[in-house]
Amino acid sequence: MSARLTLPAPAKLNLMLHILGRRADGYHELQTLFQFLDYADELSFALRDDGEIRLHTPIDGVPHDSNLIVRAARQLQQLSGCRLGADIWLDKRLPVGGGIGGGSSDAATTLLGLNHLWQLHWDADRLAALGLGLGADVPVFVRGHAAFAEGVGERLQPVELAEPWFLVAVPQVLVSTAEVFNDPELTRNTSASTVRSLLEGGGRNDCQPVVEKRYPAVRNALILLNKFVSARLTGTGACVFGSFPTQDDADKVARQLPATLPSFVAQGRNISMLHRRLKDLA
Ligand SMILES: C[C@](O)(CO)[C@H](O)COP(=O)(O)OP(=O)(O)OC[C@H]1O[C@@H](n2ccc(N)nc2=O)[C@H](O)[C@@H]1O
Ligand SMILES: Nc1ncnc2c1ncn2[C@@H]1O[C@H](COP(=O)(O)OP(=O)(O)OP(=O)(O)O)[C@@H](O)[C@H]1O
Repeated sequence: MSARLTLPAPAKLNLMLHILGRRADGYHELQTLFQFLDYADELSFALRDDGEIRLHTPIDGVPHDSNLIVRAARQLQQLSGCRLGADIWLDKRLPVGGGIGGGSSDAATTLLGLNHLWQLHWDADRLAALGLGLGADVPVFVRGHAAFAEGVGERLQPVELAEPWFLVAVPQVLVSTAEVFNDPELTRNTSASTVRSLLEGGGRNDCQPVVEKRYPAVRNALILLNKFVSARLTGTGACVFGSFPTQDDADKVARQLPATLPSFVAQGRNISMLHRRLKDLA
């Protein structure tokens, strides 16, 4: 075993997101389809034998001890009783607060990376349960397969989806997930659908009307992208996306977007980059 490990933390898209209701604890019952993108943060881990957890690459506005990477590492260390620590470096590429799951994916990569480096041999069920306590989106990244999710996002059913190319536009605004879910105008009464009807292309994002109203930058991005392709919000935003049969088709549209609206092109994948890399390591 090497004492150093570099792994990707890929983005996700919510291809649709329905809000069915609100639980007593304030969390929302939802239905969503998750697919991964071949576009990722990169994390490097090195063993420490003094038990310290140190993240050497701060994110602006996120204190060291609140970073989901540090929180994930400390929880895994405590719950496993492991005496080892880690030095961690993050190359941040996913927009923070973008609705593409950057923080959750970093947390999941940390759990899987340190499970490997510390040789804990925790199974995916145990890691996903720990991850759920860090964020509703962490379990799908731990499991690494495109999924239909219910509950607060933790009841996952693997699905096989087409793997088109996506153009993801990144409005330059940070959308707070908690604020969107607390918005009085958010509709919370969509009827439950069958996974089959959603896989056939049914569905929408129930957060989109509220986010469009509160964040003009997101509304403008949707208007721009809709000139070329049917565009939709992912998660609670800010990112919006459209799908294309080939990379070339997506690139052509990307080149026509104004410089004020950054974007990237990536393929949708049913097995996450992280899990493809871990399989190579095994
Ligand atoms: C919108 C999605 O990205 C869709 O994939 C997720 O449901 C959000 O996942 P996340 O960012 O991991 O969310 P968390 O960190 O667990 O929660 C952030 C905040 O969003 C709200 N929240 C989140 C998930 C959910 N099912 N209901 C909620 O009401 C809660 O107010 C919570 O305080
Ligand atoms: N490693 C991390 N990367 C990004 N954000 C982090 C991280 N650790 C903590 N955070 C905090 O989490 C918040 C949400 O970040 P994130 O980039 O995951 O949002 P998001 O893409 O909207 O996520 P989701 O789609 O899961 O709602 C940030 O505003 C930041 O304060």
